[in-house]
Amino acid sequence: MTNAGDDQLRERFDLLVNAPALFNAITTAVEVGLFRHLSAHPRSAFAELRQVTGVPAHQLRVLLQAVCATGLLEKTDGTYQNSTLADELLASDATDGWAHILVGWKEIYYPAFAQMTTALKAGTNTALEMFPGDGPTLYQRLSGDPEREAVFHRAMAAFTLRSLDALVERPEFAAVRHLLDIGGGDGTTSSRLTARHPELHATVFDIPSVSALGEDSSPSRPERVAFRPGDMFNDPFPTGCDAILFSHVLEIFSGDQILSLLKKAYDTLPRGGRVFIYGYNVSDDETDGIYGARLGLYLNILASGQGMAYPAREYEEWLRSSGFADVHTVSGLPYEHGLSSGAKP
Ligand SMILES: C[S@@+](CC[C@H](N)C(=O)[O-])C[C@H]1O[C@@H](n2cnc3c(N)ncnc32)[C@H](O)[C@@H]1O
Repeated sequence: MTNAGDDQLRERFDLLVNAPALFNAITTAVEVGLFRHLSAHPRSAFAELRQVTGVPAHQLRVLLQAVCATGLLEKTDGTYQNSTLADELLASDATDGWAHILVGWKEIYYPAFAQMTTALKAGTNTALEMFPGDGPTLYQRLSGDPEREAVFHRAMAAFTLRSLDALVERPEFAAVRHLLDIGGGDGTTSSRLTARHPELHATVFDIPSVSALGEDSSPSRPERVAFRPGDMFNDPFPTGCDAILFSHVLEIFSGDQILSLLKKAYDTLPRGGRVFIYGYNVSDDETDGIYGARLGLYLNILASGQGMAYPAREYEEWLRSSGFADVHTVSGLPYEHGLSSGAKP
């Protein structure tokens, strides 16, 4: 006899073991413009979709069946339409669209996951071999591959935009005048923060190829956002800030590296200055968090060979041992995010 919990787990198991195929079907549907077309032309017939997507009839039949099986497409009287969720998440090309996230995960993240057993057993990010160059992290390798680097940062910016409102609205930033955004990528986070807080200036510090991407990426970037290229481990942090943000950055590294970055932040800040750590946190008992799980695996297989969505209590311990006081975490933010912070006494 099975109980309701077993039935639910079985249903989840069936979905999980088919998920890689279904994930790719959804992404292909995005890439051939299916959701976008159905958003503008609901209840399209098969022949129309065939013309729009350019996919041969039999293969389109297979693709449509797969996407219908996910529930994201609905079929009525032989015509197709987006589910409400697909319309909301997958039909748009906007910079915060899931379309960019899925393509980035398909192109960069998930091909590496086939190496999971090898990489975890080897204790290093063996999947990095798929990228030319000799830098030890994905970020450094991508700097020699501008096309894939752009796909990667488009996907990261889109996901960041989805999880950013909770950060941007935090009252702590109202008192900050000059934020140093370490590993700030193409400046998406700093741009949103400065747009929300009119007296805030931000300096975005990232490796040179990413800084250049940020400089180029948006002509509408607020003037109060400046880019400073550099290496966060080997170069000094720019001075003059009263707060430092690590957004989706510390999780990439080991405990020792995190401690060294937090100590560097401490030394850079004036008294009373605050450090903010924003990103994914798995639960304190390390049993919960599917976004955190995906991140931890991706980091270890591909990006850096270490790191994880550390539990908030661990960030708090690192903050205290770097000298920060008034340490606390705002947890339960969307997408398993938390904001840990401390002040220099
Ligand atoms: C996961 S992304 C986070 C981007 C952004 N902060 C956000 O929240 O979307 C990590 C960033 O750290 C940068 N990074 C990695 N290693 C670095 C290093 N040694 N020095 C400077 N930036 C680095 C990467 O280029 C990338 O933009």
